[in-house]
Amino acid sequence: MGNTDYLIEVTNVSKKIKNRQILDNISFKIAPGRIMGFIGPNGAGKTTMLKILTGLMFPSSGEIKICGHNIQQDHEQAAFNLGTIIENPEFYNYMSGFNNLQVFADMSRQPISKNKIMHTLATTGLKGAEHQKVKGYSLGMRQRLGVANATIHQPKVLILDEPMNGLDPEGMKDFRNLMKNFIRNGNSIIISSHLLSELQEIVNDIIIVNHGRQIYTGTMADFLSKSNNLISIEVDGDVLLAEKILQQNGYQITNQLNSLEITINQNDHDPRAKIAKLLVENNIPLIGLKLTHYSLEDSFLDTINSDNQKRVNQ
Ligand SMILES: Nc1ncnc2c1ncn2[C@@H]1O[C@H](COP(=O)(O)OP(=O)(O)OP(=O)(O)O)[C@@H](O)[C@H]1O
Repeated sequence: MGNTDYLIEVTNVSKKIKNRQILDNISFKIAPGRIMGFIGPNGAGKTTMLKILTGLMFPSSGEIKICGHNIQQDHEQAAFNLGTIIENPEFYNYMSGFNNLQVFADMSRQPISKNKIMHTLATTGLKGAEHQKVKGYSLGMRQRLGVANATIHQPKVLILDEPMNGLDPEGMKDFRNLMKNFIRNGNSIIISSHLLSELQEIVNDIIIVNHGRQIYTGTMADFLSKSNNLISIEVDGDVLLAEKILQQNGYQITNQLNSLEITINQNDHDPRAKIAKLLVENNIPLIGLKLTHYSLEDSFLDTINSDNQKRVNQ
C-alpha cells in the first residue's frame, strides 16, 4: 500500500459529459474497515462516480487514489487493490460458477489456485453449486458469484453499484454478512444503492449527492442524530378527534391508519408529556406514545427536498 491512512481518497473530482456538469467538485476519503454508502436520487451521478473510481471513466478534473496509488497514473497498482460490481455482473451462462471464476483467475496477474477458487465459492455461500451451470443459478446465487468474482484476488476495496437489486430477504441478509466479513481485516467498501433501509444496516459513513453536487458527507450516526424525530401516538378511541385536538394545539399530524405521527425538529423540546396531558384532559385514553429517530430514508428525503428547495430559491 502507498503512504496513506486511507484506502480511497477522492479530491475535487468533477466530470463534464457533452458540456453537462455531471459531477461537481466531489471530495471524500474512506478509512480502513469502513463501509461508505454513496446515495442520491436517480441521475445524481452515483454510477458516474463509481465508474471513475474504478478507472472505467476519466474525471474531467481532480484526483483519485486507491490505497495511495493514483488511478490514472498508476492504474495497474490501483486496480489490483479493487474489486468491483458495477451494474449486474455478467457471466458465461453455459459454464459453471467454478469455470467462470477460473476464466477470471487465468487473466489475473497473480496465480489463483483451484483451491482458492473453491474456497472463495464456499465463503460466498456457493458450496455445493460450484459445478452447476450459471444459467441455473438464482439471482441471489448470481450476486454471490459476483462477490466471489470481485473478491477472489483479495482486493482491499470493494466498489459496488446497486448490488442488492432483486435479492429476497434471505439473499439480503447473506449479502450483508458477506460485506461485514469483507471489512473485518481492515478492508473497505463503497456501495451505492436505493435500498436505504438495507444500507442503514451496514454503512458507517455516507455521502449524499444531488444533481452532481455533494450535499452531505460524514458518519451515518452523525447524520441521523441531526435529523428530525418522530412521535407515534396510539389512542384507544376516536383517532380523528385526537388528530383534531392536536392540530388545534399547533402540532403537524400525519394520520397513519391506526396511529398518529408528529414530526418534531431535533432542537425542539420533547412534547410527549404535553401531548399525553392534552389527550387525557379530553378523555382520550392513550395506548402508546413513542419517540423514534428518523430512518436513513426519512432523513435522506428531507435533505434532498431542502436542497432542491434551495436550488429553486437561488
Ligand atoms: N455517457 C453519458 N452520456 C451522456 N450523459 C450521461 C452519460 N453517462 C451518464 N450521463 C448522465 O449523467 C447523469 C448521472 O448519471 P448516473 O448514471 O451517474 O446517475 P445515478 O445517480 O447513478 O442514477 P441512477 O440512480 O438512476 O442509477 C444522468 O443525467 C445521466 O443521463
